[in-house]
Amino acid sequence: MIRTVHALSRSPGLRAAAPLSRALSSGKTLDVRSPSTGELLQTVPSVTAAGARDAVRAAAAAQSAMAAMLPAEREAALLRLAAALEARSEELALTMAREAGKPLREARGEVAYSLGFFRWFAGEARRNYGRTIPTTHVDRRLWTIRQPVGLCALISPWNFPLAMLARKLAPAIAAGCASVMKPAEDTPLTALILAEEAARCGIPPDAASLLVCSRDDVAEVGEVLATDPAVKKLSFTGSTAVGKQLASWASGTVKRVSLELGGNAPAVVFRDADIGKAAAAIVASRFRNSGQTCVCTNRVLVDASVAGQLTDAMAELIDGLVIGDAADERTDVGPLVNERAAASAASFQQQALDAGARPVVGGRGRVSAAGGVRRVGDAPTAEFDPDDGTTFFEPVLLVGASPGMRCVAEESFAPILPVTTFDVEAEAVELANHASAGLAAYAFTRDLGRALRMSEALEFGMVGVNEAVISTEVAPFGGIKESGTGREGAAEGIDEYTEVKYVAVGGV
Ligand SMILES: NC(=O)c1ccc[n+]([C@@H]2O[C@H](COP(=O)([O-])OP(=O)(O)OC[C@H]3O[C@@H](n4cnc5c(N)ncnc54)[C@H](O)[C@@H]3O)[C@@H](O)[C@H]2O)c1
Ligand SMILES: O=CCCC(=O)O
Repeated sequence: MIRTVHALSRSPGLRAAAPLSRALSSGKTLDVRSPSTGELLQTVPSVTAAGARDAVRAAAAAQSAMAAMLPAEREAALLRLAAALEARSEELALTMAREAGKPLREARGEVAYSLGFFRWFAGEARRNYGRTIPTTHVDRRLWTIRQPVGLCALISPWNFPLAMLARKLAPAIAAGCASVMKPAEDTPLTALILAEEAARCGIPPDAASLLVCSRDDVAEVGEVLATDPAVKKLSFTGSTAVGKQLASWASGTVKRVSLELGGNAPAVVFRDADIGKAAAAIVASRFRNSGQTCVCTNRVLVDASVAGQLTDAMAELIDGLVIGDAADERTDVGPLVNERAAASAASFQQQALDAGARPVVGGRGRVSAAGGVRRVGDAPTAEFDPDDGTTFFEPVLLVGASPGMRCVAEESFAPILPVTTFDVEAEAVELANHASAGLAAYAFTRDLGRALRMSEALEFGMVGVNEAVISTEVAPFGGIKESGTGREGAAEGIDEYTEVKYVAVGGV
């Protein structure tokens, strides 16, 4: 028997009486813990594969009612959802800070970014146009219509617990698709608030349900979502390895698949750039969300003649970054999301140091943050000593980095900024494109011709010129190569949730 379960808060400030998921007969629970202290924030019911199958059945039954909503009704539902989430902005931001370790100021930014998707796609619901096609026969008329693709499975990562679901759910609702959402196991609490508000925004019951599951069950639950024939589209944001696995499962029923996967963004700085502005943009891009953003600058490539100037400017800015608890307003860099992430960051740094990179600022690795907040450049104190047991990782600027180092060749997803030099533009392009990922890239130059050449030559889905934080709901977000397929946001975003049907009428 399907029933809606309410997850009750055990922690003040994490108010949630949310319809959690369907068919929780497993009786399992998931403990959600603070990334910085390990403190238990909340225990929520968790599903297994059987629960996922039930949720898919319930959502599939809601699909026809969802598709039957008028575009203006979907628009109104999305606007209601945006308003309801906006009213809970501070609660959402605090929840994200607590469960994901996202610094509070950034968490507030993520809430605003997410609302942008609901409002943008509210408009898109009314602009989901087909085309008339000039006819080929005098007695025939040709046109296309756009119809919802059908039930969607939406799987999201922990680093943007609200925005990555918003960027999928909003176009799904706009296009008339029911959805089953699956947030990451580290960050279900933000998603619960979203699901609670989605359930009362005016879409049919079960048209936007949420499945929370533990790490032990995620592969089986993922397999259900990627293989069940009732699911017509799978939209996944997360690591490249998991994306490849899900895509291969989804191929069995030829589902529509969108993949937003890992990046390895280069920031290429030319000798004609405004070095101060380039340094500020790169530091903001690298250290946002403590380095855990798919479009974070992962590596710097700089003309050797200005390398010292750029490094000095970046070092000064990194020195001033404030490390501390994510819920503290002063914090720039919070904890990494969990122990695995902190151990991985330490291993990326160690490999680079062993291979000859040199830290200009930072470099102590995992540091204790028990003593409140502190700037990277502050003199060490006992409270901030290196501490292998913590999830706080000191931002580090590494010079002498080379393409063979793991933190250059792979996405580190950590506050590590390696700097490599080049001599000529062609070499910079070759180094930048030397990656299996192709999500975002940045170039800094005041030469218009070079800016245009770089925007064309960089093999990435998104290029920022003299900017390194470029995401917005009005522009298409997505990657090429192993960074994925499909685009989210903008006019392109709704295409992913619609089928184009060609209609030919004869005997006119
Ligand atoms: N391109 C983008 O828009 C974008 C945005 C955010 C994050 N990312 C990428 O995501 C990665 C970090 O996120 P992550 O560590 O949460 O990724 P992840 O792949 O481990 O997890 C993402 C989601 O997949 C689920 N999952 C994990 N293992 C699974 C399995 N075997 N089968 C089915 N589902 C499974 C997780 O529970 C989570 O919901 C980084 O590589 C980052 O670049 C990409
Ligand atoms: O981590 C990836 C998403 C980041 C963004 O949308 O700017």
